[in-house]
Amino acid sequence: MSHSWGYGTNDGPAKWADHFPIANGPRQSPINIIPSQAQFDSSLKPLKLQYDPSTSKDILNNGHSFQVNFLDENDSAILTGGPVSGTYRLKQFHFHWGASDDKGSEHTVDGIKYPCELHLVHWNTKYENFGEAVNKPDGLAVVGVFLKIGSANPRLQKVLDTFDAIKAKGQQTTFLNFDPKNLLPASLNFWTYEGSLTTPPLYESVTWIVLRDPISVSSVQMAKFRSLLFSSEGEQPCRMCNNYRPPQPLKGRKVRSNFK
Ligand SMILES: COc1ccc([C@H]2OC(=S)NC2=O)c(OC)c1
Ligand SMILES: [Zn+2]
Repeated sequence: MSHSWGYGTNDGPAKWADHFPIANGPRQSPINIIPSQAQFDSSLKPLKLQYDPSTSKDILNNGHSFQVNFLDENDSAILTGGPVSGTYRLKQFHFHWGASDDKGSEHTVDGIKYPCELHLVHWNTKYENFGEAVNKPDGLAVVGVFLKIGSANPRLQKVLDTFDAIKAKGQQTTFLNFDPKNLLPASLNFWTYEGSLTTPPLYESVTWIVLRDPISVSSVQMAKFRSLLFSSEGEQPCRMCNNYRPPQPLKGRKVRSNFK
């Protein structure tokens, strides 16, 4: 039986090691990125993200965040290049955010927290499927995108407009023809390092590709994120926010960049 975990005082990140000892492992995520200590690596290839919008399927409140799921039976939505070799297929994207605009991202930059962080999750097609890849050291590639308070983001609004249908844990609704490229900044400059899932089971299976430049989100839009619930329908309502893990020890890992 999988152990229940959350983001509260009694079941949050400080307690995860009780049932998931890898929480204290050598390649845990997220981390604090210190740009001045990142190493420019000219051998990194340009990051290539090729997404067919017709692969978007549905949107689900999974009780920890919400995720947009993609059809992944073929190479219609893929990540290649950057720090990875081979082809990684897009499985889903989701977000992490705070109770207020001064916190919410999982990765930080020079100690700075953004209000929200997007994760685009891809699995290595050398494995049969996501479930086979999720616990392999080269199994996943996650693109992290920071969201910064500014003008309202009309492309993000398409996602937020579904929230009334997925307010509670377990609720799901169709979400077709969405192009995740619309959630990327103009530049694909990135930092990369070897890390992990940021929630239990915390598998050390992620090649992280954290984009340097943020996309915009308004404070009103951030308030909409916080209208979702961790709780199921009929339970005591619990607002979904602060669903982020704080930075973890680097433990000697190198962070590389594809830009100077
Ligand atoms: C079983 O599938 C999972 C489980 C946990 C995560 C967490 O790890 C990161 S990264 N964000 C998360 O919420 C996941 O994301 C790829 C996928
Ligand atoms: Zn995540």
